[in-house]
Amino acid sequence: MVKNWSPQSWRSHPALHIPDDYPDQAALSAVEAELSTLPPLVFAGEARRLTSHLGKVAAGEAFLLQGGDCAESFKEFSADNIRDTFRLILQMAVVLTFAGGKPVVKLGRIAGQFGKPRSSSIETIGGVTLPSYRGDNINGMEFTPEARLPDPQRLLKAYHQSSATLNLLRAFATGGYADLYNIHKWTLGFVSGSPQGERYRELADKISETLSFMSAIGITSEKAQEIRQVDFFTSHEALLLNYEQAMTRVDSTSGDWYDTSAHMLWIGERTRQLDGAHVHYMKGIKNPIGVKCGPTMEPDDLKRLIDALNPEAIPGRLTLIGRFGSDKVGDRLPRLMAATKAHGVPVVWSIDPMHGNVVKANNGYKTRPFDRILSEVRSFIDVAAAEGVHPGGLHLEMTGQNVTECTGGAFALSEEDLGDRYHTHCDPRLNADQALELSFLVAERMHSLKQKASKAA
Ligand SMILES: O=C[C@H](O)[C@H](O)COP(=O)(O)O
Ligand SMILES: C=C(OP(=O)(O)O)C(=O)O
Ligand SMILES: [Mn+2]
Repeated sequence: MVKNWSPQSWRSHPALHIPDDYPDQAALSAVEAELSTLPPLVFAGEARRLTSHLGKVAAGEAFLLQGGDCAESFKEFSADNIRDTFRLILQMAVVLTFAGGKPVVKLGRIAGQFGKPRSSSIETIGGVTLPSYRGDNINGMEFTPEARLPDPQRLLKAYHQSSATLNLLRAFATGGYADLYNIHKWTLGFVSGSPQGERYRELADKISETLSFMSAIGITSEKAQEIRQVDFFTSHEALLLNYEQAMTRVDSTSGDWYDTSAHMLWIGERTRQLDGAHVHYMKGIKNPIGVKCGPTMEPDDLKRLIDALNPEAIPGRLTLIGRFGSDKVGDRLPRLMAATKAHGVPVVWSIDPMHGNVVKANNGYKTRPFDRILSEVRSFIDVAAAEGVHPGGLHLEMTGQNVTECTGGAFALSEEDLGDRYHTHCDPRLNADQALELSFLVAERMHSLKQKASKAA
C-alpha cells in the first residue's frame, strides 16, 4: 500500500488537463457518487493476468500490440465499429506472431478511451472563440457554447458505452469469432483487394494448412482453448481522474486498489509531472500502467518516474511508450533506453509512432504522413537492437474503418483525399490497410532480428 494515498488523494496535487469549469459542481459530485456504486468493468484478476503477460514482454519473450481510436465517440459507437477494430487487431497479431515466433499481447485503446488533453483550451472559428472539445465524456464536438460546456451526465453515458463495448469484445474473444479457424474471415472488405490483403491471405493459407495438420493429429478448436479463443485486454489514458477515482475499488482477493475502468491505464505526455495528480493517482493502483515518453524527457526524469511508479520492480507493471517523431527518435531514444537498462528495473519498451508525427495539411486537416510513421517504428527497432533492449510493442491510433485520415500507404492517400472520409473526433488514425502494412514491416524487421540472433548463437 502506498503511504498517504487514497483514491481521492490526487485532488491535493496539481492536476493538468482536468476540466475545472463544470457549471454545476453538485451535479458532478452526484454523478461521481453514482459511478462509484456501479459495477466494475474489469476484474482485478484479469489486470494481474495482463501484468504477467506484460512481464513476458519485458523479458523479451512476447510482443505488445496496443491500438484503437484516438478518441472513442458516442456517434461512432456501433457493433460494426467494435468488431472491425477487434478483427484488425487479430489480423495484425497473426502477422506479428507468425514473424516473431512470440506471443502477442492484444490490448485495445477501447472501452473507455474518451477524454483528450488538448494543446489549446480554446478554439476560434470565424472570429468566435469557444472552449476546445475535450472528448465525448466531457463536452460535445459541435461548435456551440452549449455543446462545449462540460456536462457530467456524459460520464455516465461513457461508462455505459464502455460496458457495452467490453461486453461485445468479451463475446468476440471467447465466443467463437476469434477462433483461428476463422482466420480468413477476419479480412475487412476494402482491404481484400489491396497488396496487404493479398499478403495476409498468403499467410492465412499457411496457417490454415498448419491447422489442418494439427486437426489430423487430434488438436482441434474444441480441444485447444489457444486455438478457440484469445485473451483481449482494454486500456485508455487515465486523464479524467474524477472518473478513474469513482471506478477505483479494493480487490477482495488481494486487498489492493485497482482501477476497474480498464485493465491497463496510461499517463499521457502532458500529465506525467512527477509531483502531479496523475502520477500520484497511478502510484496507488495495482493495474499495469504506461507512461508516454516524449522528446523533452531526460534520462533522470525517466528514472525518477520508474522509481515512483514501480518501486517494487514488478515485471509488466510499467510500459514506456516512446512518442518522439521520426525526426527526433534517433536522437532522444538511445539515452532513455540506455538509462532503463542501466537502472535495471524491468520495463516494457513500446513505440507510439503517431503523436510525434502530426502535420497540418495545406487544406487544414490534421494528418500524419504514413512514411514518417513507418520511419519512427523502424528507428525504434534499430535503436533497441543497438542498445540491446527488446523492442517490445506498438501503440497505434487506428480503426478498422476505411477512413482517409493519414496520408500515404499502399493506396497513396494524398492531402486532397483527406476530405473523403475524415471521421476522427481528434487525431488522424491509420485505416485497416495502413495498419496491416505497418504490421508487415514490423514483422519483417523482427524476423530478420530473430535470424541474426540465431546465426550469432
Ligand atoms: O490525442 C492526443 C492529443 O489529445 C491530441 O494530439 C491533441 O491534439 P491538439 O493539438 O489538436 O489539441
Ligand atoms: C494524448 C495522447 O498521446 P500523448 O499523451 O502521447 O500526446 C494519446 O495517446 O491520445
Ligand atoms: Mn491521439
